[in-house]
This record gives sequence, C-alpha cells and structure tokens, in this order.
Amino acid sequence: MSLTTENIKIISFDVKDIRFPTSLEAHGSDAMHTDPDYSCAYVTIKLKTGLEGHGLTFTCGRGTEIVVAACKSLSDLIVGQVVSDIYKDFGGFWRSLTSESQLRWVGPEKGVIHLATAAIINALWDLWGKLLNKPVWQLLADLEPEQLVSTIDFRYLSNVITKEEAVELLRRGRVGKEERMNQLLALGYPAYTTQAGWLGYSDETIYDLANKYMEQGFNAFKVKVGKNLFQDIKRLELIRNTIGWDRILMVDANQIWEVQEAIDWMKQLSHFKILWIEEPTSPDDVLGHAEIAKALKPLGIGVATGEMCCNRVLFKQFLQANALEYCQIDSARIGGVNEILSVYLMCKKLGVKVCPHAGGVGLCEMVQHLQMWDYVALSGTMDGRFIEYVDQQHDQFVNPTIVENACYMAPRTPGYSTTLKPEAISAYENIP
Ligand SMILES: C[C@H](O)[C@@H](O)CC(=O)C(=O)O
Ligand SMILES: [Mg+2]
Repeated sequence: MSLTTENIKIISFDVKDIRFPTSLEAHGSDAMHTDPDYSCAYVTIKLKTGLEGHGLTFTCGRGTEIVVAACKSLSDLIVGQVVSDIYKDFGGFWRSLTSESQLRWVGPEKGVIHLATAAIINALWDLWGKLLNKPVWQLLADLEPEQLVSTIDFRYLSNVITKEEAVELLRRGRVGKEERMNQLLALGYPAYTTQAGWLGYSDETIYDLANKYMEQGFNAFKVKVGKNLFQDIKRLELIRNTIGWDRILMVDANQIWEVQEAIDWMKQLSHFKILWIEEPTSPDDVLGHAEIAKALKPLGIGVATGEMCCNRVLFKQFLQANALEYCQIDSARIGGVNEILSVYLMCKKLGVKVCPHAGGVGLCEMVQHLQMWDYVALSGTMDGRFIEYVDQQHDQFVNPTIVENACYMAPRTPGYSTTLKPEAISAYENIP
C-alpha cells in the first residue's frame, strides 16, 4: 500500500463484549481480582475493500459493557475516515480521539474511555499491518524514525523526552538491526510464566504446573501474593522447593497493600530470593512506589508496575521518581500502541527495563510485537527483560502466540495477532 495514494474509506465499526468463564477454575486470580472472567471489548474496523482490522482491550468480566459503550461513543470519529490519512498523521489522529472536546471530560486519557481508545487504536495497527502485509513488530521496525515518531502525541512529555531526542534514539537503535532481526526469527524472545502461580490455585495445581512449565524450558516464574502472609510463605516454600533456587522468582500483589505494609510484608518474603514485587500498592501512587523501591533495594528486590498505569504522563512520573525498576507496559491499556511507544522511548532514555504485562486475554498476542520491535529497533537488548506468558485463550485466536523452549517465536502473519476466530465470538459473546 502506498500511504500517500491509497484512498480507502473506513465503512463500518463494530464492537463486541466477549467473556470467557475463567473464574470457574480460578485462572487469572490474584489478591484483588479473586474471580476474573477474562474478557474483552473486541473492535472490528472494516474498509470499503472488505479488509478488517481487529483490536481489543482486556477486561475482567463485569463492566465490559461500559467499555463497549465507550467504543461506540468514539466510533463516529472513525467511520468515514480515509485510512491512509490516519496513518499519515497517526499522532494527530490519536489526539483527535483522546482530546475530543466533550468526550475528554470522562477521562481525560484514563479509565474506560482510554481503554476504549486502546481497543480502537490496536485495531488500526492490526489493519495497518494487514495493509502493508507485515506483522506489527516488523512494521514498527521498518518505519523510518521520523515516521514512527509521528504516530506519537508528545504532549506533556517534553520535559523528559522531545520528538527530536526520540528520533535520535531510534536512529541509534537501528545499528545492528538486521542481525538482531535474524536472531529473533531464529530463537524468539524469552518468556516467564504466571500460569503456575494464580492465587486461587491449590498447592497440587501449583506443583503440577510448575513442573509442566519447567519441562517446557521455563526458568522464570511469577506467583501471586498479598492476601495472607502465612499462606504466602507456604506457597513460596512450595514453589522454591519445586523450581529450585537457580530459577527466577517474582511476586505480584496486585495493589493490595499500604506503602509501609508492602515494605514490611516483602521483608518477610525476601529470603525467597525475589527479583521483583509487582504492583505493591495503588497504581497511581508514584511516591509510594518510590518509597517501597528505596526500602527494598538493599534486599535485592526491585519494584515492577505498569499494567494499570493509566497513561504516559503517569509512566513519566514513575520514571522521574525512580519508582520502578521494571516497566510493565500493557498492550490493551493506555491509548494503545501509539502511547506505548512513547513509554518505551522514555524507558530507553532513562535506562529502565521494559518487561510487558500479559496476564489477560489477547495480551500475549499483542505485547510480543511491541517487545520484539524494542529489541530489533530501539533498546537492542534482551538483557534482564522477558515477556510474561499466560496460557489462556490462545486457541481462540486465528494467529495465536507460539512459545517454544520458553521463548515467544516472532509472529510471521500480517497484523497484530488480534483476530478472534468466528467460533470464539459466537460461543463467548455476551449478549445482554
Ligand atoms: C486479573 C489478572 O489475571 C491479573 O492478575 C494479571 C496480572 O496481574 C499479571 O499477570 O501480572
Ligand atoms: Mg500483575
């Protein structure tokens, strides 16, 4: 497709409420979300030619209908657009969604309206990949630095990163790109798994799943904590006895603690050799995270957060305040790919590792593209980084993630890997 000559209009917009009953077996459960039904608002954007882009934002069941309503409210801004005009000034188009003069009042750039933006923007990236016949990671890696930067709205970021600096980082990131691309295609990108560590799982299930994933080559495991200290200690004893002490272990509290409580709790768990504590407290509490990070650093425990960080500005503050060591971008939150790119660029500039969040439906499918682009064309390294892997609902997607030897294999099919199978939609659509 030529970006300048193509004159195809978007003719329709559809959004569906899809819910998988994962709570029945406690999949995805944590200290705060005790019974998640992995769900999504699933957007389809159709061109006059019949080509469709699909995008989604992850939800936990109830409430998906609110995100669906927000997607519908934004749809007037999409239908009738010439698609090449969007990609010519994707940053400007992104701003037209997030700064719509009346809708912005119900955000701005946060909550349900921003989740809806993510679903729509993700669909547009899927469509762009399909138009150019490239998987999104490769599309991103092939964009000229100026073109990639033009997809980003830098408003509110200039005290940390400017467009010019971003272009420069991307130019430098290109050195050795071909070699890294070949390595990625041959070996994939390392993953860790949370699938053995959901809070609602029995000891037997944790033991069996930890063994299963070790047999598949996994060397890094994440376990949920935070409900009961005694039970956490028992669970971590079980997991360490199973995986040994050479494998990597992370824990995730999903925002349950007060700041001091987080510090005290983690001191009781520190002898389990924990790489990071994830979401120890409110996802909005930048200074609280900074306090926790400072207190736990001498124990060798880093702070990870980001899956519920609402936008690039909050990420900026976390980075400015040294409040996180591991940045966990979430592909279906903030305003989709465009805004996430700005977070990667800030992390690159400030030397922070990105380890994407993927506990949810479709998140593994999407984040792999972002992290692979980062490796090939920005950070140029996998050191100390891995992508979360959760074994949920992959079979519902037309192009599911492929994980071999605990590594995500690079997607080869065009788009963002976000197309659900028609039979998944008909079986799991929630029709009120
Ligand atoms: C509700 C989700 O399953 C959440 O627990 C995922 C998460 O925190 C993670 O994967 O990390
Ligand atoms: Mg988490």
